Amino acid sequence: MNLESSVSVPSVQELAFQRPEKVPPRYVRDEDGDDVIGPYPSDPSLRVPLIDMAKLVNADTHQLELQKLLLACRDWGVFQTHTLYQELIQQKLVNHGVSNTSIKNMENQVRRFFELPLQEKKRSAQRSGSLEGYGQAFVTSEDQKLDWNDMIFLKCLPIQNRKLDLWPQNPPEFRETLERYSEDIREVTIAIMKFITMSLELQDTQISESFREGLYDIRMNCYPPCPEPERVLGIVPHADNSGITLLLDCADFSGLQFLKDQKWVNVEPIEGAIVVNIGQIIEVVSNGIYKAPEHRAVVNKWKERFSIVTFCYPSPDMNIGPADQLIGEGKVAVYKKFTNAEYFSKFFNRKLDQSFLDMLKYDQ
Ligand SMILES: O=C(O)CCC(=O)C(=O)O
Ligand SMILES: [Fe+2]
Repeated sequence: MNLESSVSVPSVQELAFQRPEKVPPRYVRDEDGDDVIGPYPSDPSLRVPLIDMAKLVNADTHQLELQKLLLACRDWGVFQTHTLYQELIQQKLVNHGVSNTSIKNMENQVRRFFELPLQEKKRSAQRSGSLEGYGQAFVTSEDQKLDWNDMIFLKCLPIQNRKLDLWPQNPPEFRETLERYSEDIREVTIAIMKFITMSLELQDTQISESFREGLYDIRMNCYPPCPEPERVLGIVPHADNSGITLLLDCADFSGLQFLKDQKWVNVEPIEGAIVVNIGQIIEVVSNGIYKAPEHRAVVNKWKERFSIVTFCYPSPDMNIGPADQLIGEGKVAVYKKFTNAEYFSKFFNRKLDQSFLDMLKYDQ
């Protein structure tokens, strides 16, 4: 069995509805009662960088903000950004973008989907041999520890990748909202990728343009309240295998954390802002200058949290290896070049305890 399908698991929402006093053993990460959540940074000034798209598109402020973007991608691998809409349209960088309405609509639809009775949600349940649909990802055995999370994962773009039989018909506006949202996110991704490649001083736009024909897979997460939040994880630490990932945090408290200098740093949700993190493909393309950061989700004792996560991939025609301009003339290639198909085959056939990126490196 490879990682393209998952063992079916119980719904965490249903479990939480029963208001248990304790977490069932399958979700407990610490065997001896230790807190699995720490360590948090002692330095409260450690904050995920904020990048202002308006400054990136304004000629007077462009250089300084691009420098900030470079440091964010190099030292953190993640940043938050808002003002994704008006400025980009004015600068004709996008035809449309993610407006606050598009964000609000999507959040509402996801909330309403997870509020449905289990039987109704199960109409979109994962089928065997596929990760798409309502269920859980990367569970390969009955004794594997489980995340405190329910999710629905749908491939959204290109349109021919959609498995509409798994797209919820309830709530009734879910489908058209997701269609619109994925197209909006694609526009924004191309714009963000332009700035990311610019910050690497890559002159041509081939990489950012390859996201026009790219793949956009959306994972909607629900983290129910948990009686013993310090003993479980919403999502285990991982790096994304995407090009970049755009995450919408639908909560007014933090749950997402990034690893920075061996400490977990909370992302404080900002209304209308998106969290952008570097995925492993851009780590490889940048020859390791930019890092795909480790991140995880923790859960709350009283409150449910949702997130809407878009994994953005370049066109399947694009080979995955360090950009030509970043190697040669004394600059050593850290990563090998693979075809797109080879890259994904390695990803889905990796062992869960193996570092995926190490498999792509030249032997040191
Ligand atoms: O929901 C979150 O905050 C994190 C989700 C995530 O990292 C993922 O789905 O890959
Ligand atoms: Fe992730």
